Amino acid sequence: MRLFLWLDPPILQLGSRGLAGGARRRPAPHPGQVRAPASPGAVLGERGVASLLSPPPPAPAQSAPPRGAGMAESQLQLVARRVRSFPDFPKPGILFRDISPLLKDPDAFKASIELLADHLRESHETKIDYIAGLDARGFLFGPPLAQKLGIGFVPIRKRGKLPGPTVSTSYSLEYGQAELEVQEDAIEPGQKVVIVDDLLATGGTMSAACKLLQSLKADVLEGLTLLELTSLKGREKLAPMPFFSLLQYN
Ligand SMILES: O=P(O)(O)OC[C@H]1O[C@H](OP(=O)(O)OP(=O)(O)O)[C@H](O)[C@@H]1O
Ligand SMILES: Nc1ncnc2[nH]cnc12
Repeated sequence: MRLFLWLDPPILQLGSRGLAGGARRRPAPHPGQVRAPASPGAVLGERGVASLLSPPPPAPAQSAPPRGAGMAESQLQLVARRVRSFPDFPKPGILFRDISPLLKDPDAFKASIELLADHLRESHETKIDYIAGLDARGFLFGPPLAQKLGIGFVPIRKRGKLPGPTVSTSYSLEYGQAELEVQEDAIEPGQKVVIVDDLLATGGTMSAACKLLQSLKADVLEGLTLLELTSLKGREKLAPMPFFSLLQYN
């Protein structure tokens, strides 16, 4: 028996901005909204093992490479094609957005990091001191992003994983309850931090991380994710913290 997964391509929107609090940032180009081409998505195999049927990304052009907004748009397509969806995981009613194919594809993974780095370079005139990443999937994107920007990475972890003095806070998830911690000496008062995760759903995790860093008197410049589930209105919860996502899903 073959179970087809939902095919709902994201809204591709370059230069998507946070709702509020963006005054500290320079305006970024906004070439408008386009729909991603329908991707073939994925199927579940006989034993329930998922296999991605998306075709490989198109070979790069042999002539001059695309530039500017065009290049960013094709990078975004590369990323969008490598996100697949599983209904009813980890609980009935949840449509799980799976980034595993993106991590397996070096070009798409690289494109995601470059797009996030470009956004931060365009948006912040002041130096960012640290990228803070959220346990666990924020650890996949935070360190390469920090490396790309030539800055350090700070892990914000689930409870009980960090040694030494920590501060912690509990929060609600789309599918549960959890607690986040950061080491007390991770950030000096006034240091500028951007929080990175793979996905924004209800905004509970990102909002808890923001409060945690603010309790250390960090200057939290922005929250950043690859994916945003817009119907859950997470970014409203984050206001006035600016928020940016590469791909939005309803
Ligand atoms: O906006 P929210 O409703 O808070 O949901 C988003 C969070 O949920 C997922 O993490 P999860 O807690 O499932 O942990 P994981 O990264 O360890 O898989 C995701 O990676 C985000 O961190
Ligand atoms: N729908 C979803 N897909 C993937 N990760 C999530 N984290 C919270 N909600 C999620």
